[in-house]
Amino acid sequence: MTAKKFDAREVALKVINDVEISGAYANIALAQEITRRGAQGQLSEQDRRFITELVYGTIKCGATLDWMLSHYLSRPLAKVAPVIRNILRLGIYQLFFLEKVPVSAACNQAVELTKKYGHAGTVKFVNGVLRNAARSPEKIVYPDRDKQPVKYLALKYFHPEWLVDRWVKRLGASTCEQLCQANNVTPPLSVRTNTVKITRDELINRLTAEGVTCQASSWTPEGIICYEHPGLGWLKSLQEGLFQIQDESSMLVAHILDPQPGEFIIDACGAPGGKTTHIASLMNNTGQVLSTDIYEHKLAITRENARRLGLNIIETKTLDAVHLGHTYPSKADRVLVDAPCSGLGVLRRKPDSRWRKSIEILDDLPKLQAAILVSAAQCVKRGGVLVYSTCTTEPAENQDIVNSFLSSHPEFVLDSAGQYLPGNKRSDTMLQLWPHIDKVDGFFITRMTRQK
Ligand SMILES: C[S@@+](CC[C@H](N)C(=O)[O-])C[C@H]1O[C@@H](n2cnc3c(N)ncnc32)[C@H](O)[C@@H]1O
Repeated sequence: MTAKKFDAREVALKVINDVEISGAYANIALAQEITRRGAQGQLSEQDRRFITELVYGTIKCGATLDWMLSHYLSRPLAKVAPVIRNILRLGIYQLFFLEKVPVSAACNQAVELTKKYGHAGTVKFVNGVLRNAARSPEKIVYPDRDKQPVKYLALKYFHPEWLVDRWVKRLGASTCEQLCQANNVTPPLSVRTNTVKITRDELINRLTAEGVTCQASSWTPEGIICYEHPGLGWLKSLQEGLFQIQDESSMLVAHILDPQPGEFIIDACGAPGGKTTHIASLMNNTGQVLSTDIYEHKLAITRENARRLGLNIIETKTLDAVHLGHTYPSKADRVLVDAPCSGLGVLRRKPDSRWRKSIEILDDLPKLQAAILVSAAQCVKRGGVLVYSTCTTEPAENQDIVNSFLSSHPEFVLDSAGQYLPGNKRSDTMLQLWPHIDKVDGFFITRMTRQK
C-alpha cells in the first residue's frame, strides 16, 4: 500500500541537489533515497524508474541543459540560486529529452517545486523560462558539426569539451562521436559466478528463480549479464556468496594473469577486491593471494567480499604499492598491477563521472602508475608473470607506461595478452578494449614475463 503521496520530481530534485550542492555521488545518493522511500512503502517500480531517469538524465546532460537554458535567460545561469537552477534543469530535460512527459506536467511541476523551495519572484521566473522554452524550441541550434566538431560533439553527446577536444585530436571526430554515443548507453549489470561454489549454468537457474532476467556472457566462462533484476540486496544468491558484481572486461584481467592453484600472487592495487577474489576463485582457493592497497577502509571491503565468497586464501595488507618491491623482492609467482587511473573507459557506468574528471588528473597519474609498476615488478620471481591493467583509454596511462617500463627493464618481455583471453583470442599484444567497439568497459590489459 502506498503510505503517502509524493512527487517523483521532488525526490529527483533532492538527489540532484545532493550531487550538485553537497558533492554526493549520484548512484549512491539515488540508491539511498530509493531505499528510504521504498522502505516507507512510497515507491512503485514505475516511480523508481522515472526518478532514476530524471536524476541520471539531468546529471548526464548537465552542460547541454545549461547551454539550452541560456537561450531563454536574460542573466547568467550561474547567478541563479542552486536549487532554482536544478529545478530549471529538471524542467528543460523533460521538455527536450522525455517525449512521454506532457509539456504542461513538466512546467507545472517545476512551478510547484519553485513555490516550495523559492519565492514569488522565482516562481514567475521559472514559469516564464520553461514556458518560453516549450513555445520556442527552434532557438536551440547546435554548432555546425564540421566547422566546430568539438563544441558540437560535446553538446550533442553530453561530454566535457576538454575531453572531446582530446579525443577528436587523437581519434578523429567520427570515432569520437561513436565513443561518446557508447558512453551514453547505460550497460546492463554483469556478475561473475563464484565457481568455487556453483557453476554458471546453476547460477543462471538460481538467478532466474529469483526474478533476474539474465544470460551467459560471451567474454568469460563465468560472466553473466543481468538485464532486469530486483534490488540486489534482496537476492539470497548474493548473500550466499554465489557471485560477485564485476564488469565483463574487468573479469578478463585475472584470466590474462592466469594464476595457478598453489601459487603466491600479489594484487598490488587490490581493493575492493573484484580481481583479488576472481584470482582466488581461478586458483580454486588453493595457494595464497596477497591483496594490498593504500586504503585500509577499502581493504575491509575486500575482506568482506572474500568472506562472503568463501575464499580463505586471501590476505590483505595496507601498503603504498611504490614500496612493494623491497617488501616482497622476487617472492611472487605472479603480480597484478590494476593501477589507479583516470577511469575514462568507464564513463558509461555513472552519469556524474564525466563531470568529475579534469584534464589535470592526467598530469599526475602516469608518474604514480610508472612508480607502482616499477616497484611491483621487483616482486616477480624469475619466470613469473606481471600484468598491468587500467580502466582507461589514455595512451599516457597505458601503452606509454608499459613501453617505458619495458625499455628500462629488459628482464621482462611482453606476452600477447590477446592470446590469454578466455573466449575469442585476439592478436593484440597490448589489449585495449573500447565501449564503442567491444561493447564492454574501456579496459587496457598487458601481460609480461620475467625472463632473467
Ligand atoms: C582500479 S582500483 C583497483 C580495483 C581492484 N583491483 C578491483 O578489481 O576491485 C585502484 C586501486 O588503487 C589504490 N591505490 C591508489 N594509489 C595507490 C598506491 N600508491 N598504492 C597502492 N594502492 C593504491 C586505490 O585505493 C584503488 O583501490
